[in-house]
Amino acid sequence: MAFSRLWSDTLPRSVSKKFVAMLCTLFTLLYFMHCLTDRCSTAPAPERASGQAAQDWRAPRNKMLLQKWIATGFADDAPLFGGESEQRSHLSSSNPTSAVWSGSAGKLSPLSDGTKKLPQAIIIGVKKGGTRALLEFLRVHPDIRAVGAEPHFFDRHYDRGLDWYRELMPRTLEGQITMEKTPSYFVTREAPARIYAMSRDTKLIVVVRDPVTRAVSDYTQTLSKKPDIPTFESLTFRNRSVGLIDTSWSAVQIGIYAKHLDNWLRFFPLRQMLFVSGERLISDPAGELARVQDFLGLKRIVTDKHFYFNQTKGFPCLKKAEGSSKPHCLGKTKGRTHPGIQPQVLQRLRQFYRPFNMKFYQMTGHNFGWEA
Ligand SMILES: Nc1ncnc2c1ncn2[C@@H]1O[C@H](COP(=O)(O)OS(=O)(=O)O)[C@@H](OP(=O)(O)O)[C@H]1O
Repeated sequence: MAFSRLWSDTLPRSVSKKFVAMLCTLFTLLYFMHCLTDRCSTAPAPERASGQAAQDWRAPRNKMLLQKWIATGFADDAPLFGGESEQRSHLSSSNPTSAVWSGSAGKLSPLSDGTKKLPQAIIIGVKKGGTRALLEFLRVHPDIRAVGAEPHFFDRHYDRGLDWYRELMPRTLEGQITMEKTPSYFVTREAPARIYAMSRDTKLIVVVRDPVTRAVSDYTQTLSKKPDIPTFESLTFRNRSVGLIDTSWSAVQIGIYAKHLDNWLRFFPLRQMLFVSGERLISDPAGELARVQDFLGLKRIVTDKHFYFNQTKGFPCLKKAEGSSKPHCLGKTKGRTHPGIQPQVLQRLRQFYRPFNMKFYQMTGHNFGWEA
């Protein structure tokens, strides 16, 4: 009180008013700077469901993990939180440079630049189609920024809300496309409506592969984790003596592409979907990448100059991965040796898929040649 009396006595009223106004401006400015450094606690909290799981991503350790995971571009098919996971491997492009710099059209800028946006394009499937290879190849493009691991937002974590999902995305500059890949979306009933609700303009990419080899690949992956599972042959049939296929087995079910596509076409026009051949992604990666870049409205920057065929791996690899100067192949969980399957079982499966494949070719206007 004494101080305020002294203050009003010693300073004219107009001067003290100006001083208070300046002080307020200074505090406002300081507060804004504080918010810009991402420490503002009054920013709107992400919409999400209650429960421990929904809170996990905000835990300091998980937040750090999240940032590392996004910045270093860990190419890992393991989901970030919980769920079935695949071993970490693939392209381990953990080059420190990419953690610090993000380039657009050759321009370098700090990673803190730009904003996190919801993806404008998503690789929605199919499991074991070659989705990791496609994403890693696309990441070489300076105008594509992608999440390393599979977010599984539209199937497993939808209740965490769009803010949670956006937070997983890398920062992008004007003109850059944000992408993610989660192959299970293609067979998730709710996914089309949910993606449509996020943005009806989302571009959808589906990497498809001969459903028979896809099923064997899927089985091989499960076998690698659970060596005690029954044989492929026994899982394929509901009744082997009459050749009745067990369509409830997910390895078989996923390959009925026409059925799943039907679900997507209720929400998205065909022109908003691109079907990439998993086989051509191996035999001619640059050719398939040209189609994808065109579809995304990007300059064809990833070309045959970026690939070489690695004889040991038996697959195309990148001469230089994103943010690295070294050659990179996908890890050992990609391109596994498949177990030998009885030819008559494969034959029966081929026969089973034939009408569905025909329908799929008709729907997409593209013959993938799986019957040859
Ligand atoms: N360049 C390159 N290197 C290694 N592997 C390649 C490549 N291109 C496509 N493929 C094929 O990708 C198959 C795995 O597919 P996905 O990445 O979609 O699998 S997953 O659903 O994410 O688990 C994987 O299946 P398997 O051969 O059965 O392991 C590969 O055949």
